[in-house]
Amino acid sequence: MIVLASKSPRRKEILKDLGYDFIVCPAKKDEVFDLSLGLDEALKKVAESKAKEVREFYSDSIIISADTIVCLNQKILGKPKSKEDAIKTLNALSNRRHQVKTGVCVIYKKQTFLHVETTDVYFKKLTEQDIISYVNSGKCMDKAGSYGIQECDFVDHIEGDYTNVVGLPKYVVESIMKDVAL
Ligand SMILES: Cc1cn([C@H]2C[C@H](O)[C@@H](COP(=O)(O)OP(=O)(O)OP(=O)(O)O)O2)c(=O)[nH]c1=O
Repeated sequence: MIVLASKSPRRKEILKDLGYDFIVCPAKKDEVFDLSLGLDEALKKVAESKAKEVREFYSDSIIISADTIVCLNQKILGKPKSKEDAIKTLNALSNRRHQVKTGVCVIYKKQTFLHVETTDVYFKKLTEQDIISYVNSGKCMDKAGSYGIQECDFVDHIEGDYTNVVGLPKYVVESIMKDVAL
């Protein structure tokens, strides 16, 4: 059995698109970033801790977990704490390039696979009006960097994988799953 250790509806959709049969069991613990490890290693640890938490309940299953962050000048912009926070973040991203990083973890019995995928995202120049109306829609609140590429018109172009920005890099998951020894 495959267990997706995530409450993200986007991750569920992406895994479905890949054709897997799975159940969903989100991890509940707070995400703690140990930045002394460097961004990518810290992200891997967060993804791994989600998978390990869920493995406690499904020890014979393949557990898939992920964590997505937005990085601007090496600084992590997580989910917004308030509307004001979201407005500040979107102003900071306007007319600039940033990175979206997703750490992926797959655990099956004694095997652990970890990968960080990075996509460069280039934002258009946003007006105050664009920002306010998006933030007022409330859609930003559960998303790293306060935006969802799939539902806003803020992105000029990206370099790298689109599904990585949405929360689960399709081809990374596919390639890890091929390496899992059943
Ligand atoms: C940048 C960006 C993020 N996101 C989402 C993906 C993730 O759901 C969320 C980042 O938060 P995460 O903490 O990675 O994931 P989550 O809290 O939604 O789910 P869980 O911890 O249970 O796995 O931001 C988008 O949907 N679109 C985007 O363009």
